[in-house]
Amino acid sequence: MSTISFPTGRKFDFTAIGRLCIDLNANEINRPMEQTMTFTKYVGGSPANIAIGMSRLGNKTAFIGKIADDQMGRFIQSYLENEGIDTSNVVTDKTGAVTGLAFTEIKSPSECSILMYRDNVADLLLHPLEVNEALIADSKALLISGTALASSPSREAVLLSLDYARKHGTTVIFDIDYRPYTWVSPEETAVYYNLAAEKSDIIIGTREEFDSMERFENNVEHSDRYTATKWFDYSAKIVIIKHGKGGSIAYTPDGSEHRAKSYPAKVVKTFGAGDSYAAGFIYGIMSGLTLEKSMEFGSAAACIVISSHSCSDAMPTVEQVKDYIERCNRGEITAN
Ligand SMILES: Nc1ncnc2c1ncn2[C@@H]1O[C@H](COP(=O)(O)OP(=O)(O)OP(=O)(O)O)[C@@H](O)[C@H]1O
Ligand SMILES: O=C(O)C[C@@H](O)[C@H](O)C(=O)CO
Repeated sequence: MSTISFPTGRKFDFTAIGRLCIDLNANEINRPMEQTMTFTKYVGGSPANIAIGMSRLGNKTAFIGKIADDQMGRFIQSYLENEGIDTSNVVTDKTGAVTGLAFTEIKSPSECSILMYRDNVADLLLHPLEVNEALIADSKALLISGTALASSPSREAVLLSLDYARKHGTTVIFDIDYRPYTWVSPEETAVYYNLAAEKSDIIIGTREEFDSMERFENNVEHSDRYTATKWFDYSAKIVIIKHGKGGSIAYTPDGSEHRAKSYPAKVVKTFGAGDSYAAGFIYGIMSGLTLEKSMEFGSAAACIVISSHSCSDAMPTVEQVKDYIERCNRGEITAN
């Protein structure tokens, strides 16, 4: 049995709030950015990727965000709509702000980095008055993405969306999504991450991301159990700590821990792993799978994305994830 329940009788299974951006992924892989000449354009931004993943997995999905009033903004909006995602709460900026760009460098399957262009981006201008309370009230789950807390007014918009979610019994999922360059200082990051985590039912992050929340704690050994236990005194029912290829661990308030190994993958690039893992995991628990099975599902979804060129466009369907797990179980897939 899963340890969490979701409200029923809602129009949307899943709504995400946060950034909608563009990924420009290097076509010439296994070389540094200095020698990379061409890129392929995809919709990007961690919460956008997760929403696309959830929609591909058959969930009725909506998005709350702000796009630039330009060709890139319109590309994002029409991509989401073609994916069946409700964009009624995707607002168009009128101040001349731009679309955030992420240029990816794929030096080798394990050496990937992202060069972000995020000055005056539209996504961080989402205003609290633009958040539709009725949409959150009509969603089973709300995913908030940590980067949207990095500056005002997006920060207040996300904090207000958390209040709406709690008021209407919408399950809150917090993906820490730590991108240091978006923040003024590590102390500011820790303060706002803690504020959001206090109000979240499910918290997902890597060990390093939880470390960024623990600036004022004394977790010298970087203990996952120490990290998780704190949140059970607030609202958390599941805390997941991801360890890349080393798999992931879910902690629950009854003191138990649930471990998932990663599956083998022919890795093209590692970014997108966390977003596809989140979509697969959330699909699993919302469909009534056990925690272990949900984590396995997330791990396999992650392998499909890291074996592909894009993040958003490679998000798998349920059949593709099940097929991947079966092929792994038959020993047909090996790591590179
Ligand atoms: N090299 C890999 N091989 C197989 N599975 C992987 C690999 N890297 C990540 N995964 C899977 O993806 C999950 C999430 O990965 P990770 O812990 O790297 O998250 P993340 O840092 O948020 O990802 P991202 O790189 O997208 O920011 C892992 O728990 C694991 O199941
Ligand atoms: O999250 C971003 O802004 C960039 C992503 O779309 C990128 O592809 C990535 O890092 C996925 O985690």
